[in-house]
Amino acid sequence: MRQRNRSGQAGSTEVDLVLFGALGDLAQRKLFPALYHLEREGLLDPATRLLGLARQGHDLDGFRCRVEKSLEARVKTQELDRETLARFLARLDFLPLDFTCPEGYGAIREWRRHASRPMVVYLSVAARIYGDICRHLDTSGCLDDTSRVVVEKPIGYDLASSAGINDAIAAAFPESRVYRIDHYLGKETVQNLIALRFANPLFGTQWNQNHISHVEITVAEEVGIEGRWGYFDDAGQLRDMVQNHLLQLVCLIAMDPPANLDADAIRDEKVKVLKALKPFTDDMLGRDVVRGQYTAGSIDGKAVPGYLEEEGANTKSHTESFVAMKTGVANWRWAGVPFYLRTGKRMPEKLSQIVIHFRQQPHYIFDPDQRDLAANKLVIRLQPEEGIALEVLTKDSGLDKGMRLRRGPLHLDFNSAFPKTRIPDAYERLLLEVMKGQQYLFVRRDEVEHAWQWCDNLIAAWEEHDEPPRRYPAGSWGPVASIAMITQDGRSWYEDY
Ligand SMILES: NC(=O)C1=CN([C@@H]2O[C@H](COP(=O)(O)OP(=O)(O)OC[C@H]3O[C@@H](n4cnc5c(N)ncnc54)[C@H](OP(=O)(O)O)[C@@H]3O)[C@@H](O)[C@H]2O)C=CC1
Ligand SMILES: O=C1O[C@H](COP(=O)(O)O)[C@@H](O)[C@H](O)[C@H]1O
Repeated sequence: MRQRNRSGQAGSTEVDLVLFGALGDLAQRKLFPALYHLEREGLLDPATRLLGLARQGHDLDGFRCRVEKSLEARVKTQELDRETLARFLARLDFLPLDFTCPEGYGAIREWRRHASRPMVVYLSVAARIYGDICRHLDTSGCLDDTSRVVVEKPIGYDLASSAGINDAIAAAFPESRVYRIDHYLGKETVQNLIALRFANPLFGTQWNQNHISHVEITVAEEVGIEGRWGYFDDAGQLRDMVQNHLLQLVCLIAMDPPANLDADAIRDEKVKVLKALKPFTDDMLGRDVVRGQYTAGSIDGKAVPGYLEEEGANTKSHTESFVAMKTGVANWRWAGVPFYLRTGKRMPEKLSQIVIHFRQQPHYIFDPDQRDLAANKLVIRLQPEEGIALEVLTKDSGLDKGMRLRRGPLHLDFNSAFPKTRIPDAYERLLLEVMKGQQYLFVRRDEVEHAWQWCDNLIAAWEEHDEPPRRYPAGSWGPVASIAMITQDGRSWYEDY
């Protein structure tokens, strides 16, 4: 995990960060605010420089002014102090460039002329031009053996396109210097899964099919497609959310303990999980996988349009905005343990959580009416509030209650337990790690490709059957069939929100 950069210090953040697409949505909405927060926390090396690249012809003052306005709009007023802002803006440089034209790249080389610190190239642009950019950086002599590249999701549309993009990146950067972002890996509680599982002997010994009956992962979004019809209708929820974020969560829940915290030790274990994911067969389609698409409805009392009425919609689209599935990991640790996953847009609230359902005691001695209650659950909440709760059974208090059981949480709410600790945005952590040259929170090529392979298999089966998605009203928890999918196993989605 620890690497040395050219400035000689392990984990130093002294880099030149070169941001392609610096005026785009991601850069303005997420990356500059994250970098500002790193500045404010004193985590940026004083010598670190930031170069913004974009097609539009801003001069440096115009660019700084644009970034300042974005920060004023995105950073909470109490966190935006003028001194930090001035220090941050002073780090920024700007060059206008058409990324697909090799001629302009000499200007980047010039900008770097006397710099000895590593260059981190962040590609905040569509993946279809990653190849051009990497090639032009290489042929124009901008790269050396310390240069790193950060790439955004989605990496491709399927295994074949993803392999093409990865090949183009690999022609300029070795895998050890490629940082593939999955922003879920930057979320505090997601990283906490590693601490929770591997630092607590209590869980370490129980984390297998002998003690866990099933696992649930819900990633519900209140938002719809947010004006991104062009992208989303080609992708759908499986490619947009399952191929990356949900499968990464499955990996962190299901992987075996890595030998150490080195990036490759962790990623080797994640790949084993992806390889062991159960493939879907035709007979599972109706039973174990449900695709849905939202119709008009209301959320928080506000009317919202259906998917087919969104701006720019093709009213015949069968693209799914919701997926629920029952899958599993075919190995000794997880044999017979279903993993129920569901994710959708326009659900009643934003909620991302993992629920580990432990098995019941082998011999039950309490009130037979309470038998269903008698199992522990570990609820790991990623958002909106981050926290971990272990549901335990205790005796109901009161003289008249006998040995009746009561279910209650041993609850760790990060905001109230550690009130002074600001929970950083995922991009803050990811940017910090890439500047330090640490890869453990980034996705390796084989992870991306195994995840695509598994999704491609499901998509091919869907395409063959060509069934329209089931409708669900915006503001609901998805199609009724997604509830039937889990109740057919005598279980239900965890609803104690
Ligand atoms: N926005 C988000 O929340 C998320 C984005 N991503 C990924 O991040 C990446 C960036 O997304 P996003 O910021 O939304 O995209 P945008 O389209 O908003 O930004 C991309 C920027 O790159 C510029 N650009 C494109 N082609 C060229 C070119 N040939 N020369 C110079 N500039 C060019 C665009 O300029 P112009 O406008 O002039 O074309 C635009 O400013 C994508 O890979 C996306 O999939 C991933 C997760 C979330
Ligand atoms: O990558 C993506 O993630 C967001 C959801 O991210 P979150 O951190 O808000 O949970 C999703 O809305 C978007 O469609 C997808 O591309």
